Amino acid sequence: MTGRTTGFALHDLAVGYPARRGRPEHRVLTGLNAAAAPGDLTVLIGPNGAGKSTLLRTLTGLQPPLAGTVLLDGTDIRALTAAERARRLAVVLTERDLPPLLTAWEVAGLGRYQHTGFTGRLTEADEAAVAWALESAGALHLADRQATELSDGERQRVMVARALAQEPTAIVLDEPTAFLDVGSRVTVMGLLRRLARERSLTVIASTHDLELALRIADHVWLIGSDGRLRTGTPERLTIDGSLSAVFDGDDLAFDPAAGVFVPRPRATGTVRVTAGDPHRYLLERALARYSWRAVASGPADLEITVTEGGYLAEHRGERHRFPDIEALTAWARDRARQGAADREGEPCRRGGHARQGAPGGHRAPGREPDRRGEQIHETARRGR
Ligand SMILES: Nc1ncnc2c1ncn2[C@@H]1O[C@H](COP(=O)(O)OP(=O)(O)OP(=O)(O)O)[C@@H](O)[C@H]1O
Repeated sequence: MTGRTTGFALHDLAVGYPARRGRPEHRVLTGLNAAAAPGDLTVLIGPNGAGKSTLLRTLTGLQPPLAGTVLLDGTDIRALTAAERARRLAVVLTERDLPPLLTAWEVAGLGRYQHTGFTGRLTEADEAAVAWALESAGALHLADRQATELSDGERQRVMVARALAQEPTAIVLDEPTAFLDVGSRVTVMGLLRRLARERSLTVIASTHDLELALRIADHVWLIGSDGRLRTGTPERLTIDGSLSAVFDGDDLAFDPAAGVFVPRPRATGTVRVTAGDPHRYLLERALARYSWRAVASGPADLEITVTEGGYLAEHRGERHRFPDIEALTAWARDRARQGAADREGEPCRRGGHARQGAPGGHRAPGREPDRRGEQIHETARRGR
């Protein structure tokens, strides 16, 4: 590894697509000023279509800037020859296709291409670099496997190994956690952060996994739909409201305290759960999906108690018993739908458009109310 310490620097950068075949120039992002330092995992986040891939392709020299400059370790990326760029910078894109008939070892070995000269033959030092890269990426045990037969998570590690084998000063990855299960996502992001720290690499990775990004990133580049690039630590972007400004929607809101997105409360009603954890937490979370807002104390529209035989719900003066959390959740969901329909004054009620065979006429269209709780409720009442 080299001892360069400046990483990426963007100066008044504009990225996008030049005019061609009668189509005008498309500037996706303009006026970008930002830095990504060695030793840091910088995570690029933003909604679909915000320009993440366009920006990453420009950083890596795969497409030219429309204006401004990208410096890598102090040098304009456009001033580097392809070979110099390949020695300094490794790129991992989202493509899932790998060359056929190559083992994981050989894929990682492709990272040595710019070191091996004309013959492409690996020297002992190259072989050692490949072994080191595979080991660092946690992929040495996959070395003899056909790359096309690897799982998504395994292949992602091999792609990281190929990038490492280049012995670059910077690695840029476009959605390295796409297609991965939650465990593998944490593993890959954790690996990138460790490599940034231990190897003093400049690592920039885009992701849609916001909650993981905020937990693991040292530095965030946040692109909003307004085309602005906001940068800072996850905590700073949380506290100054940038994350909420970019990601809050009609249905989800960013909860800065928990660092997660939660359904935006539209007040089906309040619910108080009397139970120990994890019952209480799980119930509150399930009910939050249907806009029941949990309260810790005081009166609530819905009171739930965990009993020996299941759950007891008290709502509008009635008691309902449920054998399990699914039945309870389905019932609470149905109540939420009915409440929403009532609030909106569903046409079938107000306008006399009740559907045939829809007694009551106030349920959400296309969905039958869940009767499991009510059957038990009736049984419970008969038995009382
Ligand atoms: N080759 C192209 N020519 C013209 N416009 C393009 C081209 N590729 C992408 N775009 C446009 O540039 C904008 C940014 O796209 P980009 O793929 O960079 O977004 P993104 O943030 O990576 O999105 P996603 O999260 O969905 O992957 C979009 O409006 C897209 O339609």
